[in-house]
Amino acid sequence: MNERRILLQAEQLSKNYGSRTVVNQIRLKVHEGELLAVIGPNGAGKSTTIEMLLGLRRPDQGSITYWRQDYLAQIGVQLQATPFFPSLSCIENLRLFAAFYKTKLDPEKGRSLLSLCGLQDVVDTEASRLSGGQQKRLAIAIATVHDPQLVFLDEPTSALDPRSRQEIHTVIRKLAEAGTAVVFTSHDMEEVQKLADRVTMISSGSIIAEGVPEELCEQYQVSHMNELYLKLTSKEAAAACL
Ligand SMILES: Nc1ncnc2c1ncn2[C@@H]1O[C@H](COP(=O)(O)OP(=O)(O)OP(=O)(O)O)[C@@H](O)[C@H]1O
Repeated sequence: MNERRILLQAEQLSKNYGSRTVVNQIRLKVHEGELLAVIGPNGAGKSTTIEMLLGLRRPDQGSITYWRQDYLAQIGVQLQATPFFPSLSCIENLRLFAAFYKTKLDPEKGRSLLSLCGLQDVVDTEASRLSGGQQKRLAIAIATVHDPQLVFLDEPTSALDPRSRQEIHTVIRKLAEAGTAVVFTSHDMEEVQKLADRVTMISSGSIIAEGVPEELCEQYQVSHMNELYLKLTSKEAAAACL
């Protein structure tokens, strides 16, 4: 994995709100085609970090280097809020978002993208009529309509049933197989263990662990990411860092 091209490299990224440091000297790399999970407790600083990587928040310190100058045109984003127009159909939404990226959506390509996201049966259905899982998959289809090289998915499977979750895992894997790098956040360690090539674990704004899930479990002598998470985010572990 590490021989792959680096798409994004953040160094010593910090963000303060008033006197509070919510992101503290974070270093992070994303390689082409990799699945990177950013994990950590509520309020750890994951979203703030991702928002800085996307240019939505300005870091107080540190630098971010992207693989190309026009990187924004090559990045796709699914944030937690519903990103589409509820009264438009799936295909109409895709067409509209493609136009935002100044591209005309080829109807065949639109259908095949919806199919990749498991939405082949609801191509002409209004987005408002989709189930929660279908809406999340439409959000991913929209985030990838311009063939980005890097996609950020913020809790793509939260509040979904196991089958819908599974379907989103399939979509994410297919994206990575096609060479797209995917950075996702999740509180589901089962999912992280299954999907992620690498994880970055953040607690109280700092990185507390970073690496390949199996290697991290071995290093900390635990059998599963869930155990690792509980071990590294326990009160004792937090106190040891102070
Ligand atoms: N605009 C803001 N002003 C002040 N504090 C903020 C602001 N945005 C975020 N914070 C604080 O920064 C900290 C990190 O928030 P962030 O949303 O990055 O956490 P997170 O790891 O994404 O949490 P979650 O898993 O709950 O989504 C939190 O304590 C939050 O209250």
